[in-house]
Amino acid sequence: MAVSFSGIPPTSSIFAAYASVSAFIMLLQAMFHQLVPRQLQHYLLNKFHHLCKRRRRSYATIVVEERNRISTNEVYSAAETYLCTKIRPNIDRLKISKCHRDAAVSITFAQSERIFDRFEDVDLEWIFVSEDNSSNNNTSKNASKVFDENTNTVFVESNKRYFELRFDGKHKDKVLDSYFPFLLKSAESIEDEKRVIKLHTLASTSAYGSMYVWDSINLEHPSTFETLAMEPSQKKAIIEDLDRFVRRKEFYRKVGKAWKRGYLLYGPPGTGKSSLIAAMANYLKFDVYDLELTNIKRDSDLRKLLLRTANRSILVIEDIDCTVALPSRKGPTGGPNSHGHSQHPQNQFTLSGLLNFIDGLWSSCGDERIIVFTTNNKDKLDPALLRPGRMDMHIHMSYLTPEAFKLLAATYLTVDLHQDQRLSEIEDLIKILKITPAEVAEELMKSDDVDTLLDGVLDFLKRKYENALVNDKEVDNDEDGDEEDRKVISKGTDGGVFSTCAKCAKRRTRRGLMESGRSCGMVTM
Ligand SMILES: Nc1ncnc2c1ncn2[C@@H]1O[C@H](COP(=O)(O)OP(=O)(O)OP(=O)(O)O)[C@@H](O)[C@H]1O
Repeated sequence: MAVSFSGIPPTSSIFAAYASVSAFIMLLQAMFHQLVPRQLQHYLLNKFHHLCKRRRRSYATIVVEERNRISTNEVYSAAETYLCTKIRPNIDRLKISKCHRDAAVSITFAQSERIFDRFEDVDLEWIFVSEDNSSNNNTSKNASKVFDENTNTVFVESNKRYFELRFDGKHKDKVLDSYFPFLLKSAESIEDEKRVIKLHTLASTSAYGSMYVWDSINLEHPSTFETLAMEPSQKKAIIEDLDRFVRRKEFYRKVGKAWKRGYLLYGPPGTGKSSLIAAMANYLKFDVYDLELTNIKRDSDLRKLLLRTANRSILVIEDIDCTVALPSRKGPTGGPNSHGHSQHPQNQFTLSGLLNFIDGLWSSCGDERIIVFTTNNKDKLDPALLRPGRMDMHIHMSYLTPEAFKLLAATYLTVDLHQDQRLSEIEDLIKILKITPAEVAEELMKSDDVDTLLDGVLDFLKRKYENALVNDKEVDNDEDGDEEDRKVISKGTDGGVFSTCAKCAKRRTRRGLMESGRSCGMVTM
């Protein structure tokens, strides 16, 4: 059968027609982008998109607005955080910003960007929309009120931002029941990773009738459990306790207790109490609230301040024994107290006010809270503060031990000291001297040369030892230890120097038996 091609135009004409149509489309496209406002572009494209897709299948759309009435919508913040990890290089426009207190820049989306995600077998398309209502006549109607948690004020924002999430409607249940919980959890761990720990301290402000508010800075304390010199078994016990605490959310709920834990750190100055708090904060990535009790005048002030602390935080009250003389629960109720504050309970700061916050009804206003008290004199504290449930773990920060010295030396010197002869000499002296990690850390900072440093530490310890001898001073006097654990440096009747336990020293002195060879087996010099 013969086929006639006579009706078909020549190839050159087809190409010419194709070129003109393409040019026309490009012109239309350019005009569309230049002349049509961006918002209208977005609207028309969306409509077009909807029309095309609706033909094929039914799509579901979920809108996630930035604001939920006047407060921030946590799902929006989580979506913003999560979707930043889904940004592909082909994305056209991004916004980058950094506040002066932020450690790193943050990247967010510019208008109408699309981000694609896949969860299990579901394809998801996110669109970021930002509507500027400032040019509208009915601005006040469209504008949203925003509550600024930092300044406790409400302001009007004309920009409305939201995400639209589109997906095949048949997956609606899976998206709501599984994808959103997954997104919230992912965002939480992303935030945790890049989280900058804050240190909140009290600052007075005249804006609220000269009261105290929390002011914050980044906590850049480098102390960690690795750098902390303390007995390895004690360190392990603290880390295990913290781990148990954070994973026991359900347990606390089941047994009907507020999800909080109290730690009392006690010991002489320079033994690492503050360093341990910083190590705990760095380990858990919890903010620290440093509460100076001398600034608190009334129980109600304390209540207001503590209600403004966040979950997953450590509330620290340092030197609890000397910051304030708390009127006791049974104390007098009339006349001014030692601070000149009124003695009317509602107008003063009392021990019961503080206890109420530690384990009373107010203590349950928050989750995952840690309270830390530090003191140099545990004996001076009211026993009511120390009972379990208030201070659950008492941590004794003691003088340097040989094991702790090894850790300190490993951090500061970063060389293996096992072979060094000076090490055993240093350890022997540390065993019998009352020496703080802070003192030795100071010595370890004095040079860049390891040999010079070790000689320096040894000299320093020998000087301390000589001093102790001259003053016939007890050494390694553990405030809590019984006499058998305490060592005394003494000069024997034969002129030798030895150390013995305090109990033996007393007994021997009474019996005039101070011979260096007959110490009770402790280090003999
Ligand atoms: N256990 C330790 N491990 C490592 N470094 C320590 C330790 N203890 C003290 N230091 C060093 O000494 C310095 C002071 O220690 P820190 O402030 O933690 O002691 P503190 O017990 O809180 O003292 P104070 O009771 O006077 O507040 C720290 O910056 C650190 O360099």
